Amino acid sequence: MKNTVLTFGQAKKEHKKQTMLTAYDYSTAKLIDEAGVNSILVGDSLGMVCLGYEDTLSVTMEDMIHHTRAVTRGAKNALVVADMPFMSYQTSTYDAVVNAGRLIKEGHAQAVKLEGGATVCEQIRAIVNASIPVCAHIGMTPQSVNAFGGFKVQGKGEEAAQKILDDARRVQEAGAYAVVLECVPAALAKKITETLDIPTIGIGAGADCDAQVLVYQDMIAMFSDFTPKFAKTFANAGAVMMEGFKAYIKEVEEGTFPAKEHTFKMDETIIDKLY
Ligand SMILES: Nc1nc(=O)c2c([nH]1)NC[C@@H]1CN(c3ccc(C(=O)N[C@@H](CCC(=O)O)C(=O)O)cc3)CN21
Ligand SMILES: CC(C)C(=O)C(=O)O
Ligand SMILES: [Mg+2]
Repeated sequence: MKNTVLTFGQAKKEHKKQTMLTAYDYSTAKLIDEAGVNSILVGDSLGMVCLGYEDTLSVTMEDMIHHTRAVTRGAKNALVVADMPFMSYQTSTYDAVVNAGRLIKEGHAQAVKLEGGATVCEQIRAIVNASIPVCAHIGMTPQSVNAFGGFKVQGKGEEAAQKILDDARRVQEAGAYAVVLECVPAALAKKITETLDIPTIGIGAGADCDAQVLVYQDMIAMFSDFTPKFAKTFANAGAVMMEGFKAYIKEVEEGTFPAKEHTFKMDETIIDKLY
């Protein structure tokens, strides 16, 4: 059965933890979906883990649509959410609605996610009014990396914590169906989770959030540029891939691959007739 923003919200009332992972392509989305993950995020983190940029700021609407189309083909059951890239919604509510619409019409996502609290409530309201579900994202919002001076934990002091709690209330009031809490102290995430009616999705925000999300390469050790403190290795896919790639090189070099069973046959007397 296809998960929806309604089933995702209902889970909070039933105290059932929900899972979300990122995916950026068809094969990975299919694996994650078959594993039973409730929701897939086509994150703008694809700029870093798929495209090799140092931050998420260069990601375009075309990048997001391209990857979202691939993921939605592979996700039978999971609720697919697409990130709105930097400058696709900050500029105006008009841009926000048009670009959210493209992620649904062209990418076939079921919902969109955008970063910010009070400052983007007008955009959230306008997109929701167009019948597109919106996931908010507050705390350490990577598109603000230059304003934050790095990917740093947010909301440790009283004033900063109060601002994030206020942002959480505001995005709920604006109509968001859920909110991602990224890199905030666990105690603050707990307070927000208890305060809100909509589910919180934590990444580096402790165990009391209603749901958890991770970048999939981080949780199967496939990404080595940096390791966020909140990432845990659940499987060593990076090592397994490396082993496979090296075995391939070795067998090709020593001539044991391809073997007979990987090879196509023909009537070889035909070869003798060739000139
Ligand atoms: N692979 C990957 N995983 C992510 O979780 C992720 C991305 N890419 N790209 C987009 C954003 C950027 N994020 C990041 C990036 C770096 C850190 C990091 O290095 N944090 C350090 C320092 C924290 C601090 O100084 O407060 C850490 O130890 O966690 C955390 C989150 C989260 N998102
Ligand atoms: C880390 C998650 C929440 C995200 O926004 C992304 O992958 O882009
Ligand atoms: Mg993102």
